[in-house]
Amino acid sequence: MQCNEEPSRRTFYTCSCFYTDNIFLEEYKLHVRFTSENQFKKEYHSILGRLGCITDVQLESVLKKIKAEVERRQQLCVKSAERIAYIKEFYKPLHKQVYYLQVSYLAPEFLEIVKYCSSDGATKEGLFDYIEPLAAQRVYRFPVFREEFCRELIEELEHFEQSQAPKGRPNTMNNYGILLNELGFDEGFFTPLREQFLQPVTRLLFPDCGGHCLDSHKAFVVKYAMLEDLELSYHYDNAEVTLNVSLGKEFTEGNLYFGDMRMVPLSESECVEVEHRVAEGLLHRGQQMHGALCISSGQRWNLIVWMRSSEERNKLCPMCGQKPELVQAEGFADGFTDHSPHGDTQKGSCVLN
Ligand SMILES: O=C(O)CCC(=O)C(=O)O
Ligand SMILES: [Fe+2]
Repeated sequence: MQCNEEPSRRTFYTCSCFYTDNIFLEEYKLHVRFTSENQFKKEYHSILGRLGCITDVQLESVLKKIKAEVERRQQLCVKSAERIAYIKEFYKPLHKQVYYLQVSYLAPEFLEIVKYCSSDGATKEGLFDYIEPLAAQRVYRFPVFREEFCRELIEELEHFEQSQAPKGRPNTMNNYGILLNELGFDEGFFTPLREQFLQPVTRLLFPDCGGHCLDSHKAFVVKYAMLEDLELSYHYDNAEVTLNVSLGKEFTEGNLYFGDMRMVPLSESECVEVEHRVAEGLLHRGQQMHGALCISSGQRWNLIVWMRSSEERNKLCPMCGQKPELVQAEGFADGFTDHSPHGDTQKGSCVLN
């Protein structure tokens, strides 16, 4: 099975829908697809009108933003590689040790959970003695880190934020978060966290959505503060299973809310609110729609790990719902792998010349 292959020797891909789908229009809180101006006008004319985009000037401004976003995505690989090279050469970490996962960073309760999940005969029902299931949506809460580690990680990221180094932001909905692979966290921290500690748990909780075989991830932090981003719109993740850990600092409100699986509009979903507790994690399906409510004071930092199962997503891309059309990209890319007879030889590059 793919999962047993040596991950560092595997090539991961992105689906070509990354360059056309799920483009977020902040002003209208709308995700759109853009393949051509004609397609876009035909598909979104009436909905945009209802949302207040009425004049030609407004439409022109929307089109301009979409084109800039497509351009940004096309340049992403190259820009990310440039940032990684700069950070590696010039950035001096404040806390070098946080880049390497230590068992002492993990909450004793989490270690108990992992021990139970790794034992012979462990079952999902048995796991509920250790984990708090929240709501019908299969959202689970449990302690992940010790608070001291959360503090050090935030200090490290603040230090990075204040440095001259270029920063990669996780996505267009979050302008103040940081992409952690670019700082070099993957190999020493997130890969062992996923493989040795999270996968035994997801194997029991999410066997139907790749939980037994999460072979790559995208890890980042999101940050909310009073004069910065306050909330996050309703969305689903480009992940099979997501871990969301509250790192601090002090904040009020800013609960996470969960609705249905993708494709059911918010107005027809019954949402459940879940509060963040520092050092605790929420584990949920990536395709479960969710959003974050406004904080009302302080700063909220969360660590997000989007975990991917190539076995699952190679069948259908979770973002476009189609058989993925593979495009080569850097690192774990978007977690697709190639099992066609031609292997890696026929893929386009992420760099458009
Ligand atoms: O702010 C949060 O807690 C949620 C973040 C999130 O859902 C995401 O970044 O995908
Ligand atoms: Fe999310």
